[in-house]
Amino acid sequence: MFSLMANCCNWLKRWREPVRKVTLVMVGLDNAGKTATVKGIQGESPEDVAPTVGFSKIDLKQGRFEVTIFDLGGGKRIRGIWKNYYAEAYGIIFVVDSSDTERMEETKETMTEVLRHPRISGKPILVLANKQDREGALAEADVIECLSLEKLVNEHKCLCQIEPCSAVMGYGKKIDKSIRKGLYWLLRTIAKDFDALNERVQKDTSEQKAFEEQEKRERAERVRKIREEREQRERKETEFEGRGVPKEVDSEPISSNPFQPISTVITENEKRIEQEKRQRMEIEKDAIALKPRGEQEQMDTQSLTSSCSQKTNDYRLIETYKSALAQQLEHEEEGDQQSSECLDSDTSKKKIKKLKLKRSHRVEPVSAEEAVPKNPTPPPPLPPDFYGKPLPPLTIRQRPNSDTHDVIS
Ligand SMILES: Nc1nc2c(ncn2[C@@H]2O[C@H](COP(=O)(O)OP(=O)(O)OP(=O)(O)O)[C@@H](O)[C@H]2O)c(=O)[nH]1
Ligand SMILES: [Mg+2]
Repeated sequence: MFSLMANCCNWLKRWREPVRKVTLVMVGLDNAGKTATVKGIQGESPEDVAPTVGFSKIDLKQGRFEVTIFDLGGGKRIRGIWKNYYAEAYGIIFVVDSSDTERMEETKETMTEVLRHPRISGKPILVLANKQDREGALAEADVIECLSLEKLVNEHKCLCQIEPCSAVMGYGKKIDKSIRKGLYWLLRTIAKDFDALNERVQKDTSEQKAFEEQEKRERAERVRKIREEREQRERKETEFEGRGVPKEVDSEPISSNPFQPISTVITENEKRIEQEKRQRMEIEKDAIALKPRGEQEQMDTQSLTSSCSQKTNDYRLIETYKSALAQQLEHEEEGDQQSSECLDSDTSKKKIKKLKLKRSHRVEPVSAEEAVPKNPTPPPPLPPDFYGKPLPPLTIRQRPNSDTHDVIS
């Protein structure tokens, strides 16, 4: 009768209990079995779980508790994010792979790090000594010893329960009883001290939020500064380019198309050479006109007394060239008197031309001033309209840029 009444009282007590929202944080090394455990609690198969990158959030109802579990990735690089969830935690679930004896030291270090964090110390912790189904898995007592659990939890004033279990043994209603038992213990412990815990969680959470807001603002400020600097730099570059481009245009006009057909380029070159030649001729003409009268007269007399009929400008140049060539040949072919004797005759002109072409020697053009004094015979007289005569057509030239060719033709 007494027990019946006690049960009724307990039921009424629980019924009157308010619905409590509780957040739990699940941590432990990678591959410990956290996700498998949480899936089993949710009623899902714990098979085929993948390593957690970041975290996963699970909401479930347990009696009068609305439970949120943060399943955090246990990889070494992800462990850094754990502390961001500590403020919200009412309790901790630490999962250990009992079969992985080689990583017990790492597990101990990690657990120590967690429990000594100011936002964790003093909160209840459930240790799940998982993978008990595996051969060689450490028993509960061995895990306690390996992790120096008693010392650790006493040091950080954490209420602790350890449950040897296996996450893959079953799920949902058939979940390993140790897991269910452990979860009940944790929720009950939280409920017992709920007000104090809740106050702490609220305070830590608002501080954490303020800290995150501050970080967000600082990050936004950093991004704004970087963007501003970049925009400023780009503006300067644009201004610089804006000033630079017209200068370039002024100094060197951009041709419409740099890839012209070769025939167009040759024609343009020929035109340019012709124009240059004409300019040169005009300059020489001017120079003659400016010469002293006596000299001018001498030239005129020479041209008048000449028995030769009309000769071109090139004739004089040919003569100059011939004498230079003859001198060179004299050096090269000693004793060859014939060539020097024939210089004045018309036949010799052809010979020299042939010789020159045969030997294909390149002779640099010699200026008239240099060549004339060396020549024992006076230069042939110039016709009166010498400078007015048009140049031979450039189109017949095979090598418009060759000095030698220009002179001969
Ligand atoms: N034999 C056995 N295997 C388990 C048990 N629990 C989990 N596993 C297996 O262990 C591997 C890792 O399980 P997870 O649940 O992904 O481990 P985790 O702790 O979430 O790993 P991270 O997400 O990387 O932090 C998976 O292949 C699971 O099937 C168990 O109790 N026994
Ligand atoms: Mg996981």
